[in-house]
Amino acid sequence: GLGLSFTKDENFGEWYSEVVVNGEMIEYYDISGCYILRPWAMSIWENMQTFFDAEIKKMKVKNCYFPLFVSPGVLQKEKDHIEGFAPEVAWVTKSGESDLEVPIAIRPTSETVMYPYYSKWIRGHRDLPLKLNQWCNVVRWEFSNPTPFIRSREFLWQEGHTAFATKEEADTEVLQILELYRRIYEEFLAIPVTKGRKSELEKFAGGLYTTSVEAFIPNTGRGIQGATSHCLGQNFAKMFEINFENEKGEKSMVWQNSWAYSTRTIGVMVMVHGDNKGLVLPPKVAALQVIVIPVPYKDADTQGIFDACTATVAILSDAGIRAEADLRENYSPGWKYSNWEMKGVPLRIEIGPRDLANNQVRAVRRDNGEKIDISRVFLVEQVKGMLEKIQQNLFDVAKQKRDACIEVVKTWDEFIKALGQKKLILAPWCDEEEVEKDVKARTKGEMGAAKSLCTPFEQPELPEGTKCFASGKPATKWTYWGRSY
Ligand SMILES: O=C(C[C@H]1NCCC[C@H]1O)Cn1cnc2c(c1=O)CCCC2
Ligand SMILES: [Mg+2]
Repeated sequence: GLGLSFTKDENFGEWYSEVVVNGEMIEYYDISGCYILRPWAMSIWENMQTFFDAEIKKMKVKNCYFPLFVSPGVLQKEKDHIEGFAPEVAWVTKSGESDLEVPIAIRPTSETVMYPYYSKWIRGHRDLPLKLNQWCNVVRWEFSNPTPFIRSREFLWQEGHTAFATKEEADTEVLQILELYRRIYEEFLAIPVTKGRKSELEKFAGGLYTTSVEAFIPNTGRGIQGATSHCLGQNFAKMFEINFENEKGEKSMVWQNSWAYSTRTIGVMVMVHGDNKGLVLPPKVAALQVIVIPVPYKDADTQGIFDACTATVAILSDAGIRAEADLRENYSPGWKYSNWEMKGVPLRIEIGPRDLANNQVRAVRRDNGEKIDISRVFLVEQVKGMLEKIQQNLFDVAKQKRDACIEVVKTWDEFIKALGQKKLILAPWCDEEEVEKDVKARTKGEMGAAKSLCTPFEQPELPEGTKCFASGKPATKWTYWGRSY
């Protein structure tokens, strides 16, 4: 039948796979870890892209496109950046029947592709700031459990790569981009995130520091990195000799940032908002915000009902609302309700004989099932208002659920207990890398080890003398910990 065979609370993994397929977002592909993004998912990617692309263009970032292929020489250039990842790099070794002289890597990220040319293009301070972005795919031959959107061997993202004359400019941009990522999650996907800084162990090894927006999946009790904005310092400038002559004629190295969000965002949205009837799409990103369904009754003015549906779609579309009518003859209204609930359309409008007679429509919210009769006289305003309420309610409910998972702990025992309860743990930490490694070692298991997720910019009061939960040494900061994706 139409329904799901797994429930979100009983079998999250199976529920998730079924929802993304039945919601027509994903089709599984015959190469493991690769997925087909169907229009229902692609439209969400495009809606986010429309916002983000316009915002970075306001920041004078320009789009470009660099080759997919990386010559082996440059890839090995950055030792500590690559060494940890080498197994994930996919290589082209043949063309047709013949072997390539030299194997060519497929980009897992584009620092090493782009920066030799940054070195060539940046000569004087007038060449700065250089701000480029590309919307592209990247390949990382991951081995741990592949999950649509969340962990795949190829994914779509944007990667921004900027170069400045001063550290101050770079530091400023890192946070401007991070705010855009917060908006992507909180204003478009209706998902609460925490802005913070990654630990030295968890940061991008090639960079100076990493900031991120962290989300949380209550059902699995796992944190998930939503997007990252790194300051690379002068590390890559040194490696790739990206220098410029400053105003005083001195030779200096540029300060760089790199930042990305990917199609992983869509998976987080499904996990947070989806329910046992299927997808639940936030109106801001939904391809279809309103589905209008005729409810004919025996021979009661069927044509009038169909005409009212078509007129309703026209009125809503003219007002900029993404609406369609499902006039298919061969499906019952009930079947259509289930179908569009599975696809997560935020608002359903039903028009039956009574609605026609009373010059009204019946609106049904996907987020909470609320049914409201709306007079056609105020149709646009009322529908717009309901869509805004749905968007806000999805965020409020997700935030309430996420906040309910937060556990503040002071001791190791409390930490282990909270971990077992699938909590998002906030703990005082001495900020020593060895201690973080120790936490990972002591929590290793088939559920995966706990790790630091981020040190939130918003720091609660840390009373003098507070001890680190793991080492007992003086704590210097509050940090979020948990299992993660
Ligand atoms: O990709 C980044 C850093 C940076 N890349 C550009 C966009 C922002 C940010 O993600 C880190 N990283 C992750 N994963 C891999 C690599 C890697 O550099 C290189 C080798 C393969 C796997
Ligand atoms: Mg990785």
